[in-house]
Amino acid sequence: MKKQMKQSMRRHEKQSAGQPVDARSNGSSRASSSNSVSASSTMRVSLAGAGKSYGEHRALQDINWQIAEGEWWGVVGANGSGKSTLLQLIAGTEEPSTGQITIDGRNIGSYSRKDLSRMIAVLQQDGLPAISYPVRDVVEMGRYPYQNWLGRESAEGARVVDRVLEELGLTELAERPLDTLSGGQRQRVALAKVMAQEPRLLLLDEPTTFLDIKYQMQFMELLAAWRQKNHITIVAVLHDLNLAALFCDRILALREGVMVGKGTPHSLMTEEQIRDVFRVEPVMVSHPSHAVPQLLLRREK
Ligand SMILES: Nc1ncnc2c1ncn2[C@@H]1O[C@H](COP(=O)(O)OP(=O)(O)OP(=O)(O)O)[C@@H](O)[C@H]1O
Repeated sequence: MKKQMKQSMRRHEKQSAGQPVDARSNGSSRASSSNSVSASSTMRVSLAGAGKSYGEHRALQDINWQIAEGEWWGVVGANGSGKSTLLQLIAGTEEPSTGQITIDGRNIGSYSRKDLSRMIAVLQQDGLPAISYPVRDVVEMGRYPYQNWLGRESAEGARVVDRVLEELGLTELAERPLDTLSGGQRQRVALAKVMAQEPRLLLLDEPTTFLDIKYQMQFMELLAAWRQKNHITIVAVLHDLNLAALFCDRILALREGVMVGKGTPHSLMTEEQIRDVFRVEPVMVSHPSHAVPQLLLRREK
């Protein structure tokens, strides 16, 4: 791979996944601790009074939240309500200004960067830059947390990459440069990369924003299948409430940095709550096939 490209990719990775580059590449070979973060294990995350301020601005206040093993949470709220900040706190890339965040009972700050990158993967809306890296190389980057300081890993890594490429229907595209793929295909590669990371907790920040409705559904179905197979925990910031109701077990709603509700889509997606959180006039209907709440919007005039 060209060195410049590799650096650009790693820079993007650092920004989007929030993991320091050093932490990913300095790992010793996949040691015993990696067993504790294998694809089949799960985790429990707890926030107690967690808050975050930027200067005088309180972006998040007093969040109390338990994320149980294997749950799929959707985080919703208007622009600027603190959703991304909340994900960053859980990813360990931002420290809370108040309160505590624990993973499996241990303060998140007590985990090393390498441990966190083995447990937690982050995928953002533009998961990968359009550069001329082959798909396989990009997916292999998901294995950084398991590589030794020479950048090598056991044969297990190659097997994981092959499996993930196949599961996501990317085998045929494996040698194609990323910048020749459509946005939807590229987001699928981004998902493959985080799957290769074998996280126990996946954090998604508006992952379907740039996808058309077919790719949105495909992306969410792939996530659902992966989650079911590997019992991972998912926390996804979603602007599309209908997608959230279709796929998430539970939803947490934020308004101006304050948690204003959490519960099942049925309990949370009521006209009153939607009006309160988003300041729109909603009409709620029940999905005829899936019996979950779906949102229609009403024009003001
Ligand atoms: N690094 C930062 N420095 C200063 N203020 C910040 C920083 N990050 C976020 N904020 C502020 O905190 C608030 C919450 O931002 P955040 O990005 O978490 O909201 P969001 O709900 O994800 O928004 P959106 O839906 O628009 O992406 C905003 O007012 C934002 O300007």
